[in-house]
Amino acid sequence: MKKKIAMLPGDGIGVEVAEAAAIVLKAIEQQFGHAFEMEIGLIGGSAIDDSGNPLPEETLKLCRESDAIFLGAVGGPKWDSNPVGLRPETGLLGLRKTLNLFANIRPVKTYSSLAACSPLKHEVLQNVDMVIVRELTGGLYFGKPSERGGRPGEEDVVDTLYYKRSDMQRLIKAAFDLASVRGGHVTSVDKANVLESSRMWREVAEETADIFKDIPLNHMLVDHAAMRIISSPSSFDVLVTENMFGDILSDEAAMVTGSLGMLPSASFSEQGLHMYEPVHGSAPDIAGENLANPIGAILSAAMMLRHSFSMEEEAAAIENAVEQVLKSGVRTRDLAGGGETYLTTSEMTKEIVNALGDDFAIHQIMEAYA
Ligand SMILES: NC(=O)c1ccc[n+]([C@@H]2O[C@H](COP(=O)([O-])OP(=O)(O)OC[C@H]3O[C@@H](n4cnc5c(N)ncnc54)[C@H](O)[C@@H]3O)[C@@H](O)[C@H]2O)c1
Ligand SMILES: CC(C)[C@H](C(=O)O)[C@@H](O)C(=O)O
Ligand SMILES: [Mg+2]
Repeated sequence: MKKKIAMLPGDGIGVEVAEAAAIVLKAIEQQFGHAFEMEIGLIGGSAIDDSGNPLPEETLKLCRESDAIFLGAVGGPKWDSNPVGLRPETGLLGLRKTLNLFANIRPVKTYSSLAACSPLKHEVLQNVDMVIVRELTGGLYFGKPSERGGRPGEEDVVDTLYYKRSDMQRLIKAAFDLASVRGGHVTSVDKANVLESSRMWREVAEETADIFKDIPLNHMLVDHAAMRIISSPSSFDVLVTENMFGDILSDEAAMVTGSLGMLPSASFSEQGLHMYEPVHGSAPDIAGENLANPIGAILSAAMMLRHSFSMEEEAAAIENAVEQVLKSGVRTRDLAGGGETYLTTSEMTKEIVNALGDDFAIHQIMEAYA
């Protein structure tokens, strides 16, 4: 059956890695006999330039009519001093909120072939297999008031960390559900020694653990967690946390794998329409140079196949292709450790497509995209 995908490339390297993901999806389509209808929508800076709106109604409509959403990344210096309503990030946050994409799943997997790319020691990288479950539609990102005030000479400013108990309950339950499937444990990360919101978070985590009696729960303060991700990343299984802590910890955890460009993510709603995006941003420092690592985006496409379309075999085929290519020793620049030999974004994508199989159709696709 045909699956419709809303493709939202966004800005900077978002465009380059979304194209890479689309090429891989085309290859899967041919290889497994599926029909993916990918329709492009504008979001972020590109949408601001087009219509003055970072999240046009048309894009929302496209998303709602689709079976899944794929997003590249948004943002860039061109729009950094815009007022809040005209910021690219406002488009992304609006999309997450409007579609109720509350559970952001960020798997952190190390590859033995990339051990030398990580800033951490080889021994520390053994058996790392953690998933960050980040709350995505609440907390400091959305609480009101969020504004400046005061008087001339003494301006003041407020951002609000607001959660309803039910927001915490559904997210923490999602983390326990995931830990059940993995046969693992949950680390709930908070700042309960200071923040009231974290004390409620801890209570909800305890109440949820009472329901999932077989899943061990431990609590960790966020500063301690930041340290522990570096000193013993393999001690984590499912790490669940609020929006901003999760944002920060996931970039940190990405570096355990060797590069921020490696990490995929899925954002789940209760309504069944989910979004997939790499964890990284639009990387203005390398945008337009064909230097971005497309693997986080390509693995996000694999997550889409698995979670939105129940295409386990197809998802695993992509993941195996990525593993095989990395094992062969080829690297994009971020993973090349300052070495001079590295592949461009499109060359890496081609390697991954080739590793999927040497089917004639796949070569045809690559030629079409060349
Ligand atoms: N989901 C998103 O759309 C998203 C996520 C993060 C940041 N952003 C936006 O991106 C812009 C830039 O933010 P930033 O520079 O702090 O973060 P960033 O993630 O864009 O880049 C951080 C560093 O990592 C490198 N990097 C990131 N992804 C890479 C990849 N795939 N391959 C190789 N190197 C990669 C970049 O070159 C840069 O040096 C900002 O406007 C920010 O708001 C968007
Ligand atoms: C661009 C920004 C709003 C976004 C976030 O903070 O959620 C990004 O950093 C991410 O991790 O997806
Ligand atoms: Mg982030």
